[in-house]
Amino acid sequence: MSKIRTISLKNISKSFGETRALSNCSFEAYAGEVHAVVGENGCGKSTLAKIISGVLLPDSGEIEILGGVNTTPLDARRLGVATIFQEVLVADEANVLDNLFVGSEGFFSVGKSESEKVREASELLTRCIGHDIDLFADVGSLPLNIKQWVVIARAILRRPKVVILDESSAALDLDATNRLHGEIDRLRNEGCTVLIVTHRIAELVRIADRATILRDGAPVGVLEKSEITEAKLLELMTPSDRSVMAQPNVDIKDNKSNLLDSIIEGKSIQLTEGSHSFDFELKPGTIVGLAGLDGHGQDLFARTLAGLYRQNSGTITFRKESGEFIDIDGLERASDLHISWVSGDRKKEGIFPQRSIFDNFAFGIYRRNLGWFGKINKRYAQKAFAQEVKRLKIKTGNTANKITSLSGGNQQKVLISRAFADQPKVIVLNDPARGVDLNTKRDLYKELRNFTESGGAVVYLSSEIEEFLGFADRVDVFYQNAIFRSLDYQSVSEESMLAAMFGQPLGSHVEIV
Ligand SMILES: Nc1ncnc2c1ncn2[C@@H]1O[C@H](COP(=O)(O)OP(=O)(O)OP(=O)(O)O)[C@@H](O)[C@H]1O
Repeated sequence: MSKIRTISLKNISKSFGETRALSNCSFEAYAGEVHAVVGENGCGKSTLAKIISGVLLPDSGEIEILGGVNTTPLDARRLGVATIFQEVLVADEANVLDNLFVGSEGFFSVGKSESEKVREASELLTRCIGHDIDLFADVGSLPLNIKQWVVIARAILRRPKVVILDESSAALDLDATNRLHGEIDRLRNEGCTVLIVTHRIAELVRIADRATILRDGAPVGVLEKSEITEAKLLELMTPSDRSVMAQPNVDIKDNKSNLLDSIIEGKSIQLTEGSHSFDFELKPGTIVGLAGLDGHGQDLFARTLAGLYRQNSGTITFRKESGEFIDIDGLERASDLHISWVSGDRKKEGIFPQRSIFDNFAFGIYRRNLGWFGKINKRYAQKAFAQEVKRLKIKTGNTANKITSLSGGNQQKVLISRAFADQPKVIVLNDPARGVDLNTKRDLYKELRNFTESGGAVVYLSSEIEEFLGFADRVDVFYQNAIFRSLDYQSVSEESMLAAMFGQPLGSHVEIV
């Protein structure tokens, strides 16, 4: 590997008020390497990425990027840095082509004719998305996953020397993640430095050449490819006063829930017009996983269970303790039945960005636990919040601060804690571990298992199939807007899930390259 140094940070510190995000942090990366930046939620990864991108200025320390110094995002871009943040930043009213080349005049596309741009853009997007799209369509009319590819393609088209991917694969399904890895390989082979910030450890082990592990704003280790293992990463990420969980998952062999009546029953559900119909059952004490490639209905179905979407036909009912069956016909009904919803798309439907950390947590409690004369029982909510902060190890600072002052993963933890505090009988989670660190993920699995052991039921959608292994009692795999196959815990494996995701018969082998 070439040893041309592209990024050199020396003793960088950065604070936000009383929060020290980076503390004497030094970091180096080289041309032609995929370098992962890893660590627990709130350890300073995004702050580091923002400093390299010129979005934030450090309080102290020295920076050299590609032989120059960047003090603004424009400087960084001129030097050859392209950053893909987790937020999908596109101009909805402009077309795909304009979005791809926006702000590029005078940089990489100088003198390019429209037809050259069209050719380059359509070649790249077809490779990324897996099929071609209309470059003259308004971006606003496109689904979120395509918008995300537009953002990724925009960065690649700039022919960058340093690319930063900050949790860019967090929302991608398996197929799309593999296409992204293909692009990362190409960039590396062209001599680019690719910095990836990710909590998807399996992905990182696969593609990273080196990894820097941060803890409390400073590096605690740099691993070479041969040293990058999940165990080693966990050991370095975890503060010494907290033990690393030996067992990632929980023993599910002894689940006796099969003997119980269902808490949710679905009959002849047709999610969308023309799709196949299917039945569904959820028993107390169980965790049911929902899997599928993007756009195959698992997301719609999770939303249906939470009262956020209405199926085209068929019935989905909740069985009350009295034995009465109630139709889940909307969000309010679902909430009255104590069905809690955790969205993975926290920006769009999870957080109230203008409200405090505490208000974001207490929203459900306020609604359900009014005290005397309808007054909000704040003391109850405060006590509940203190418990949740401890349980999920949420790094909050002052809870009166806006929720947006928290790191991404900690915002997600507040949403999860909100669902737990809402006295749920069923929790429906839509990719809840997106952007959440490995230790927290494991704690979450444990908490969900405890919840089911005390009689609750869980529906857990994930785009990362590794999450289901040893965790779900059953995985319902969606294909073309219907459950294609239900796999019980004994038959859940990467192969069986993959085969079903591609609509293949049981036992067939699907190779992802
Ligand atoms: N604009 C801000 N205002 C106040 N505090 C901030 C701001 N940005 C970051 N912080 C704080 O700085 C610390 C580091 O945040 P950062 O986003 O860099 O963490 P991270 O490692 O990327 O976390 P995650 O894995 O959750 O995305 C956190 O405690 C966070 O709350």
